[in-house]
Amino acid sequence: MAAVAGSVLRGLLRRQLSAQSQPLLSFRAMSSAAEQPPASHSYETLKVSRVREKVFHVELNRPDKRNAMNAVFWREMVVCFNKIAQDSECHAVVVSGAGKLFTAGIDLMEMGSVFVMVEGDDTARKAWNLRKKLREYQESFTVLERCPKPVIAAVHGGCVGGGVDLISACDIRYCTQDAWFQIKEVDIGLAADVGTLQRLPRIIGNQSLVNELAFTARKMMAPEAESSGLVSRVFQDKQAMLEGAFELAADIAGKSPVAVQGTKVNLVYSRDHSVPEGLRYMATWNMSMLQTEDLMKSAQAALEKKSPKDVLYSKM
Ligand SMILES: CC/C=C\C=C\CC(=O)SCCNC(=O)CCNC(=O)[C@H](O)C(C)(C)COP(=O)(O)OP(=O)(O)OC[C@H]1O[C@@H](n2cnc3c(N)ncnc32)[C@H](O)[C@@H]1OP(=O)(O)O
Repeated sequence: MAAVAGSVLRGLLRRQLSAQSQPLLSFRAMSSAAEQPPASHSYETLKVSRVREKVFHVELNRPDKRNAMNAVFWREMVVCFNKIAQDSECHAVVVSGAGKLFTAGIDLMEMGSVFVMVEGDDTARKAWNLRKKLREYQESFTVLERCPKPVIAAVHGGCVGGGVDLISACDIRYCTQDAWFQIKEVDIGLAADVGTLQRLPRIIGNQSLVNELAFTARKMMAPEAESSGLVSRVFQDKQAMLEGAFELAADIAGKSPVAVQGTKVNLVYSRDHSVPEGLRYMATWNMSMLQTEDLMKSAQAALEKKSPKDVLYSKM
């Protein structure tokens, strides 16, 4: 069976290859060190750098305030990840926090002015405006999920309140052994409203544990985060974690972007739909995406016992 499939594929490849004026499979030149930071990304609360070929590193960058999420941050997240979604120079992203910990969550100094002093002539209009604001805040993390490039959260120290909302919208989570996670919202008098309650049960797959964490605001330490499935790897320290996250991102970024980004879009879609709906969406997706030249390039590399890392895929 495998031999027949191999010969069919070789025949197909021969036909494809002879139809091309250029060789289909061009091999990647080894890239050296990290390149310059991407010029279009200049922010007050985020720091964006290019750490490997086609890998961006986005750092929450208010270390003196423990990366508390102020109004500028919420806006900049949307701009940053919408740009990354469009940027063919980036195929995978690592998100981490600068300084002592990942993030202390929402900026408590600003919360009053943003959520209590809402404009509007009466209760209905105030409620309407508050709803609009909440939807905008939700968008700040939904952009992570909508960005077709895989996003890896790398958490060290504390990840409080809004931090859990943020990492729940990421595709992969790593942490250090000193990391802790806290759905802190009930302790400041609110129900978490920017994604934790919707996404976390689907990540952990244990509603009882999510409920316990959300009702009590107790800290979940790294070993429990790993055993419950919130994170997939725990590292000795931040440096080792970032190295691991960059390597993972580089591995992903080296594969066909048609395959990787299609995988992300369909995983997210399938999480929110039934199996028949997911399968229908997948078939519609791949009826165009299977026509990519990446498929033949990858198949040829596999037949020649080469790694996808050696194939030069067009950027996307
Ligand atoms: C639509 C709504 C959207 C999202 C809602 C999200 C809800 C939440 O995020 S709930 C969680 C809110 N956060 C907290 O309750 C955490 C408060 N902070 C702490 O408990 C501690 O700071 C710490 C995270 C445990 C870290 O402790 P430590 O390392 O000892 O640092 P500190 O000395 O406490 O702080 C240093 C510096 O940062 C300022 N800061 C810390 N957290 C916040 C914050 N959440 N908001 C604003 N500022 C914060 C702190 O005031 C210090 O500032 P100085 O100017 O140096 O005094």
